[in-house]
Amino acid sequence: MDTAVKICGLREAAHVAAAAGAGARYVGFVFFARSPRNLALADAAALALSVPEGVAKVALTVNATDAELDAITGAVPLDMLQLHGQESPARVVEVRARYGLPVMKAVGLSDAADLATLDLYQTVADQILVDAKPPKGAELPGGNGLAFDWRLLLGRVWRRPWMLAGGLTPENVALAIRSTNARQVDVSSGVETAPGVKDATLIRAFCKAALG
Ligand SMILES: O=C(O)c1ccccc1NCC(=O)[C@H](O)[C@H](O)COP(=O)(O)O
Repeated sequence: MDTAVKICGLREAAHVAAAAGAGARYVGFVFFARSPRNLALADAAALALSVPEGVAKVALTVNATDAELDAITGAVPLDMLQLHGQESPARVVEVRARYGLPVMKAVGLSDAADLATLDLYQTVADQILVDAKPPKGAELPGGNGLAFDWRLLLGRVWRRPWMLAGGLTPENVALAIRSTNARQVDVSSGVETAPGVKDATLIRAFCKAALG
């Protein structure tokens, strides 16, 4: 099966090169001040130039205002917006229309009740990022290296392309793909040696394990 890999939270051209060279199809840039992976606009614009053709550049934002999204999309050439906060379905529709970019909405799962939220966003977003719900009081709404119970996804019928995220690592990604039939996987913490510090060897190991 053809799997697509997204490496999220990249901050250095060497890691973009490692991801692209290992077959990743998406790279994610984080625009969230509290994150150790946060990028300044100028740095993101420079980093985007290093991304080879055919690898999608995704901007991750959290409850961003129009002014913030205007600044990001005006400075950085992008292929997709990832909304990782509490953006409503109406906001997803608005962002898609305003920027003309595909929108991937992150939905956090911790139990079966969260599946209704996922179904709702499948009606408005271009893609769904199925992630672990952050623990109460977490500093970050994502990128916490936590997995959810993959069995929640058994028997799901997807209306949109979706991506599995949350606590994936080079060690568990092959099992995660087999367990969920995910065609796309996303990782951040699992290819880091410390929060925000990516590692080229781990990036390559993740891609190898996901792509077979
Ligand atoms: O990475 C961050 O710092 C971050 C900040 C705010 C919202 C989301 C964030 N990250 C999301 C991701 O990187 C991934 O899409 C996803 O949550 C998986 O992360 P991980 O469990 O660390 O692999």
